[in-house]
Formats: sequence, structure tokens, C-alpha cells
Amino acid sequence: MLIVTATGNEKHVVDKWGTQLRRKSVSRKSRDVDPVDAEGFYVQHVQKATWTQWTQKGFYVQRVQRSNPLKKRKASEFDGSTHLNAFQRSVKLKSRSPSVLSSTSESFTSKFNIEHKHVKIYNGVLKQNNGFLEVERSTNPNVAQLEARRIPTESMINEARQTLTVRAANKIRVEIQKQLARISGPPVRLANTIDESSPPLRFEWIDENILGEGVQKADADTMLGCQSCRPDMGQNIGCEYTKKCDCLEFAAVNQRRLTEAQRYKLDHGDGDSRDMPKRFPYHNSGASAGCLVSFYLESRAPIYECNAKCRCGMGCKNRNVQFGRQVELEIFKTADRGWGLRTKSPLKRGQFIDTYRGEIITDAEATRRETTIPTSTPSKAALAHKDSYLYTLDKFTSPLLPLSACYIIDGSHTGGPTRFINHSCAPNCRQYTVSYNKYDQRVYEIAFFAYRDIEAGEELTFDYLDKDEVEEGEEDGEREKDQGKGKEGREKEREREEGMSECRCGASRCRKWLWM
Ligand SMILES: C[S@@+](CC[C@H](N)C(=O)[O-])C[C@H]1O[C@@H](n2cnc3c(N)ncnc32)[C@H](O)[C@@H]1O
Repeated sequence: MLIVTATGNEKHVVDKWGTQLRRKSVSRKSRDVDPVDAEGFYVQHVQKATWTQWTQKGFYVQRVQRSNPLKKRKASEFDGSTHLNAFQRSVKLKSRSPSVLSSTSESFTSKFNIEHKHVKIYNGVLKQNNGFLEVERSTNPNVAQLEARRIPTESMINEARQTLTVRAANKIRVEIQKQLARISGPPVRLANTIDESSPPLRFEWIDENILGEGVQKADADTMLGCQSCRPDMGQNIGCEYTKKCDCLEFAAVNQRRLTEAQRYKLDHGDGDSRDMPKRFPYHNSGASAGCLVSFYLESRAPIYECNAKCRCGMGCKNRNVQFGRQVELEIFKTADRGWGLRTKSPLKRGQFIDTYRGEIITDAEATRRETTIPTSTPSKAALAHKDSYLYTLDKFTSPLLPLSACYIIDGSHTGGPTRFINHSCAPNCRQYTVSYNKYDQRVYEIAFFAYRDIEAGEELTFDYLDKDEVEEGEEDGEREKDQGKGKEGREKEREREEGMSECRCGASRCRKWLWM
């Protein structure tokens, strides 16, 4: 959807093609944002869309239909028209002028509006690329280019001037609610009692991670299932009978069940614990059935669930996260931390909530995205205040798998409701590594589980600084060091703080900064 609306001085969103939307509200003047469109207009859009014309107001409404990769072709390739597909021909013929394919956005817009008033749906897909709109027919990978360097166009701006902004805000909200209704699992709702804003309209909601360029999952052949377990091993005997389940080969050792010889081997051997008794991750009966057991909740040991190649069957109790979210959630606007996520129903300690999803990208690509903001001279403060949606998959780092080789999940433009979970220094949720392929140390799931009982309506939070990385003692040590700082030290500290984001979690032992 592309909506253009005048906003006065209330709010600005600047969008350069292919870059992130930035937001500024008058109450947060300190935020360093990009120069606003000279006219102060608010522009939102999604990338991949079936193209519908909203003729009433002269705007385009583009509805998301599919997510096939789009292929780029140069505009000049279409001049001869012999290679045009049916859709491209229809654009060209109906415009009656080949210049439509190379005209400015203004002439394209007006021609389009005037000459296509009666055509509602083009069944084409638009993608922006360097100021060009690329047009693709759904069934054909060929792409035409329509030059549209300046959007919003004059006619769009004029139209926006005459329209109440609240209309656009409503339309955006309705569109987002429609998008949320398509997410699989129980409903995800949207609530905003703070202002008129909505989450990013062009955000793409996905049920599974997308693999970015250069990212590879371990070969499918490396995925092995458990072979000794069967669905009919008897009541309450399945993969939780862990001596047999191959999926738990690398799971946490159950120290209480070790023999003397095994204990000796564990303490003095090469760390190979494959034949030792393992911890089963989920409660298999009682009121907490299906919830993560305390050992895993506290230890953060990776969880290895059974997979499609296992012989245990779908009723196996070592399958949980793979069935997806089972709890109803609400994305809501907080007073001072942007959007947040809350649960609509009470959650038990250890209950699975949802996974963090997005595009899995390489470390180099993450660095590029993190240091790029849509302004020519990104200041240190602007970079620090840029919302971060990057989650590093670094659970299995080792000399063989250095941090630079780990992948990162980017939830900025594509993902699920959990990308709205805010940080708290005293969180009620925790994030855990869940793997379906024990041999793949680079691609796995990040799953959120309730770390304590959570009431209906409570905001869900997790600690952005994984406790695996920051030990309690370290934090206390830092605080003591701070107290003994001289003038020079304090100045350095101030400089450092300028490039950091203040934490507003409100916890009594708040660490003050979001990341350090
Ligand atoms: C993963 S996003 C969370 C969703 C975000 N609030 C939104 O509106 O999209 C992380 C960003 O949220 C904000 N945030 C999260 N927790 C916060 C906290 N405790 N204090 C201040 N800002 C927070 C920061 O801007 C951070 O970069």
C-alpha cells in the first residue's frame, strides 16, 4: 500500500527507496532523523504487491499477494516491445505511449490515473529499485521498469493536502489488522491508546525464517532423526526415554543419572558426552505438560527437538516449538518505548510463546545494514538510536565457528510479532536455542519462553544482553569501577553515553543502557 498524507508538524516518516522508514515525534526531539520530505509528508508503502488502483482519491493501493523474488531488467530492454509479456504489453498499450515506460513519476502517475480509471487490478507486482518501479507479472520472472524517481508526486501531494490525515491513519491501521489476521496461529491484535501511529506498513509477516544471500542451512542429508524411538513404546514412554533418543545426543547431560565411569569421563575426558543420559526439555505430564523444565529455563542449554526424519511420530513430547505459536498476542503502543508485545491470556512458567523470525543474513551484511541509515552523514547518536532488530545466532561459537562466521536474524523488515518485544533488565521471558538439526550450528530457532508465570495483559520482555554473556559479578564490578572515576574518565563516559540508548524498562535494578 502506498499512502501519502500531509501531517503538519506532528510526525514525519522519510523513506528513500530500499531503506528503512524513520520516525520522529515532537516529544522526542533528541532523535536524530533524516531530513524530512520538503513538504512534510508521510509516506508508507510495501514492496511486493498486486497493484490495484484506488481511483477515488487518485492513490495506488497495492495489496501483498506473494513473495517470489523479483528479477530486474532495464527499461531499455522493453522499448522494442517484442519481449513484453501480457501485463507489460497491457501497461504499454493502455498508456498509448511508449514514453510511459521511461517517463517521470509525475507523468506516469497522471497518465496512469487518467487512462486506467476503469482497470482495478493489474495482477502485477511492484518493487522499488534505485528510484525505479519494477513491474512484474505474477507468473513471469521478466520485469519491466517504470521510472518513478519522485514519489510522492505533485498530484499525490495535492490530493494529500485536501485529505484529513486521520483518514490515512485509519486506512493504515485497517491494512495492518488485515495483515495480522493472516499470521498463522491464534489471533495477533493491534492496540494503540497513545497516538494515531501504526507499526510499519511495509513490514512483511512471515511464519518461517527467510535465508538471505550467502546464507546456507546445513545439507538436508545431515539432518538425522531418532531411529530407536517409536510412537507405541507404551504410555508415557517416548523420546523422553532419553537413553534411546538420538535427537538428544548433544543435549545437556543429566548429572544425576551418571555412572561413576561416566562422571569420570565427563570430568577428565574430551567432552564427548554422546552416550550419557540426557535431560529431556519439556514436562511430559501434569499441569505444566509441554512447558520447558526448570533445568533448561535456568541453564540455557540448547534444546534439540525431534524432526521430520524421526521415527517417534508427531505425538512425541519432544516436539513443541516446531508447532508454532499457540498463544494470543497483542502488539501495543507503549508510552516511551515504541511498540511492545503483550499476552492476552495467562502464561505458565516455561510456556513457549513464539520464535524470533526474520531474514537470516551474514555478519558482513548485518554490519552493512547496521551502519547504514537513510541520511548522508549518519551521526554516532543517529546510529545508536536506530532501532535494532538484529539477533545474532552465536550460541555455538568456537574456534571452528568464530563470531564473524555466525549468521544474524534481521527482523527489521520481515518477521513475526516477537520483533516487538522490548528489553527489560528484569524480564519475564527468556530466549532459547531450539534446533531440529543437531549438526547445524549456524541455522536454528530463537524461541521465547515465559520465565515466570505471566498474567493476561502483561507486557512480554526479555533481556537484550543475553545472561550467558553478562555475569552478575561483572555488572557489579562495572558499577564499582564507575564510582571511582576521575574527570577525564567521566568525560569519556559521557562521550560513550551519547552513542548509547537509555533503557526505560523501569526495573529497580535497571542497568541504565540498552546495550553496552
Ligand atoms: C526489537 S525493537 C522492540 C520493538 C520496538 N519498541 C518497536 O517499536 O519496534 C528494539 C527497540 O525498541 C526500543 N526499546 C526496547 N526496549 C527498550 C527499553 N527498555 N528502553 C528504551 N527503549 C527500548 C529501542 O529503540 C530498541 O532499539
